[in-house]
Amino acid sequence: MEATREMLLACILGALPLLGFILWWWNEIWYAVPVKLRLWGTDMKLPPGHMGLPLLGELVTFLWYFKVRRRPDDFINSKRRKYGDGVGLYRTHLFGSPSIIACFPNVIKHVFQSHDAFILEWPNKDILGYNSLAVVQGKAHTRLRRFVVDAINKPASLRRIAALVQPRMVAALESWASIGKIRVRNETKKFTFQTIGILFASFEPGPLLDTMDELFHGLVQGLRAQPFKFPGTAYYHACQCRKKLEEIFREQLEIKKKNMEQDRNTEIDLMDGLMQMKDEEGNRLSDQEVLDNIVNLIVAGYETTAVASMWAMYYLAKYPDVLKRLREENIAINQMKKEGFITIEDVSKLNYTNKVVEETIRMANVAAIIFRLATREVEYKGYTIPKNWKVLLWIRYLHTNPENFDDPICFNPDRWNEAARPGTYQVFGGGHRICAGNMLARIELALFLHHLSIGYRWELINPDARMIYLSHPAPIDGVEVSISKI
Ligand code: HEM
Repeated sequence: MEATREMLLACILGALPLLGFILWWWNEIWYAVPVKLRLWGTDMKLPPGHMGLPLLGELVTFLWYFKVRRRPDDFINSKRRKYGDGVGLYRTHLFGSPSIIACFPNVIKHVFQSHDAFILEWPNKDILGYNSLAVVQGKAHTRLRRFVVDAINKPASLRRIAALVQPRMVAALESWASIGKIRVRNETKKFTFQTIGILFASFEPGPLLDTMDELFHGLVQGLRAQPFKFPGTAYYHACQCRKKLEEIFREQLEIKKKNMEQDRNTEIDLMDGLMQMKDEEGNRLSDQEVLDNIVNLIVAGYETTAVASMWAMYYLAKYPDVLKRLREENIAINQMKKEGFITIEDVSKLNYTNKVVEETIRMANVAAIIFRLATREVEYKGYTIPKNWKVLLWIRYLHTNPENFDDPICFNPDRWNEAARPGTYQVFGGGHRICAGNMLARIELALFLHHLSIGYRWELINPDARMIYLSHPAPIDGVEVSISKI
């Protein structure tokens, strides 16, 4: 009996290394080996790397660097050390799919520009809306993009937007100073959503907008969740949030239609803009296209702008010399203005402020990774990117790599005295899906810096707060500051 037990134990102990071996190589055998066999005898090869554990892939390693070590860029650095640089491509298995990581400027640019071979494929399209800009492909995307860009990114729209947002900015800053101590992350979110509410569909701050804010939060949580549609799951909740939001926007759309019929529209918001525009053939967007794109634009422009504004306050508190120069420039332009708020023409003259904007966006790394799907097998400089694999464009690494930016963790607006080296600065993505709101984001940030710098002083309460990197990079205290009027 004793001998049998010992034999059993010996077998189990003997099997453990074998089990470990199988687990370690499972994904390699399942995903990489078939591709390697196919490429056998050709000049092509699969990018170097390791596919990680079954189901999880390299998720544990990713979390190790992003959550535990809190050195996110070492995730890529460790690959470079282990497998060499090559062309900046590494194979992996992450976020549920076999994937190729791209982390060097040239290859990232190549992927952005080969938009037939690499498409943007959102997992839960129903949450974002089947007619939204981020979801549609090909000609439908080109047509829709014209509408959206005209509505938010052209000088005429930006001029109107600048006039609309500034009173809200001033009111928000005044309320922060009256409180005295705020968590910037929460406040910039609240304030950005209020701005979005008024800009996008003329919703004034109030209980309805607060409800919409909560609904958006629920919606965003479900964007990349597993599509299990039963109560309790993030996806189910996101579907419910989407339904309620659509009802609210549809009601607003009907009111707007009636106003248009009776010629009673006084203020034009983004929804009006999308409703009224016509393409070359004289066709307007359908109601559903308008609704889906309003939702898409809020998702795309909400957290991104709020997080960038938070980082601006953080870095300016850390770099008083930068704040001093920013303040001088903005006070000077303010003194030149006889009355009213500054315009986008004034903003274009704020040279130093625009450099602060660029440096903030570079360092904020709001969109760390951009996802693409290879629609066919693609060759790139001797490497093969297999069909149906994801391509993870690690744009964060472009902006934090000392080979691309000198002393990259230093907040130095003067680095923008010269343009960045080609391909090294892709905060807004690239190719035909480059951020449709990039000018809007820049203008909003510049206006925020203007009002903040001329009227307020603030200090970090926890200047040494540690950083977190998921879901967005931020100091752990959400940037607590004491703030007062100058
Ligand atoms: C600092 C702020 C922002 C950053 C860093 C940012 C970044 C990005 C990036 C990297 C993409 C490309 C995604 C991809 O290729 O898959 C993108 C797309 C997009 N962004 Fe932004 N964004 C910002 C603000 C905004 C704002 C304010 C809006 C509009 C209100 C906006 C609207 C969009 C839209 C509609 C797309 C999809 C474009 C398309 O698929 O054709 N973004 N953004």
